Amino acid sequence: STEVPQHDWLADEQRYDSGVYHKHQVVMTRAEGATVWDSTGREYIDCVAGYGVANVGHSNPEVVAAIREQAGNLIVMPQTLPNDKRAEFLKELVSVLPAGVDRVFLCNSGAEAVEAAKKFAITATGRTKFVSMKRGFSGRTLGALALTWEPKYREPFGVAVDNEHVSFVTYGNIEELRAAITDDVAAVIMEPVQGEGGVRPGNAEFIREARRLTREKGALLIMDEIQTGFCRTGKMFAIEHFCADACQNADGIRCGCKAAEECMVVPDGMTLAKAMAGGVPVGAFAMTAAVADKMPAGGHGTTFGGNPLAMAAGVAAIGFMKRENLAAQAAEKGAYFMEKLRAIKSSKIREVRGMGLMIGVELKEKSAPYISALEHDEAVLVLQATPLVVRFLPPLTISKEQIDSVVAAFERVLT
Ligand SMILES: CC(=O)N[C@@H](CCCNCc1c(COP(=O)(O)O)cnc(C)c1O)C(=O)O
Repeated sequence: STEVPQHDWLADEQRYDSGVYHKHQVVMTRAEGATVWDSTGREYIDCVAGYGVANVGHSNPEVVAAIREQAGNLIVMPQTLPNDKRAEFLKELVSVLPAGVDRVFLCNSGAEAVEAAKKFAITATGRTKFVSMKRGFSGRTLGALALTWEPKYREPFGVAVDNEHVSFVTYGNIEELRAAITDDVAAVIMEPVQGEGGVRPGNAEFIREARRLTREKGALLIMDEIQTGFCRTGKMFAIEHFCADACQNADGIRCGCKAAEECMVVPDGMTLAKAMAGGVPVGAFAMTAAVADKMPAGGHGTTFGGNPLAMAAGVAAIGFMKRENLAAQAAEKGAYFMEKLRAIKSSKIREVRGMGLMIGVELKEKSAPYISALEHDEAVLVLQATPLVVRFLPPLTISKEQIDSVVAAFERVLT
């Protein structure tokens, strides 16, 4: 192809885009594994991964092959017409979900999964109030936005964001949680590790108490694993870190050693998206039969949900995660990554925290300049997560050498 000067693509995207995004002055054209190339051929190590989407690596060959084959067969099929790939995906997904969480509403993004979760919780309980977490993030659509803490995301939309039916509690504060779960609460929703809120791992006591209190009050517990799910934190799902130790076995929560109603953390529903289909847009609200069966027939829907293309990609992605034991890789590489980050001698670092390859470094000053320096001077892509935190969400297939390069680059920009 003729080398179109980079500025044309950039100019066009900036000219015609809605304007909501701060556009970096680059044009990304190719990626593979944990490497991204821009239109000038510059090579970056990627710790953005599409905001935690490319867990199996950019353009994972198995996912690409599945997409190629399915695209030539069948891309479009609505969910009123059953499809072989959709059936295969549902079975594969349920095979890695906690026992009993085995009914799935398929959609196309995280926010859509949260919207579905709210509607299923309302019909399951006959209640309309929700409890969410301070610093929590549930998405940008109006229903999900009401559960999202950050005021600057909600304020521009005023009363269209239904704050009346949502109370926010301090993440980890059991007293506040207990007080918030009143008899009109349909569900408590939380992330096992808060992502956008600054990479803040939850704790077993809080999550188990949330499970106990919601059961006691007839409310649902909904775990938002949109960012933490699919091996990101070192387990297939982050809630597996918080199982009662006695329950732990090789595959964590799936042991099913206790009946679901006794298990100390198994939620009534889980919102899923991001990495689930290897990068192809997909979302899901996975729930128990007790929740699913209370939704009136035809009570929700989506045109693209469960489309054969995303389903084929998802079957390949989950198969890759299981076969490559990607969760164990994330656990091992994450421990290595955090150890190397903690070894950096810099007075600018307040704390290194995270779980698996979901890592945040809280600085004593704004992180934006360092994030920018990493991109421009070091060709390393990282994210922010609240003004002081540098967030690393690499593909879980990142190599140790690439981790070493990222840490060395981070050390250089901090000095
Ligand atoms: C640049 C950009 O678009 N950023 C997104 C990043 C969102 C990343 N998180 C998505 C998310 C969502 C929403 O998921 P989605 O609609 O963006 O697919 C729900 N729950 C949790 C725990 C999540 O982490 C945003 O600012 O809305």
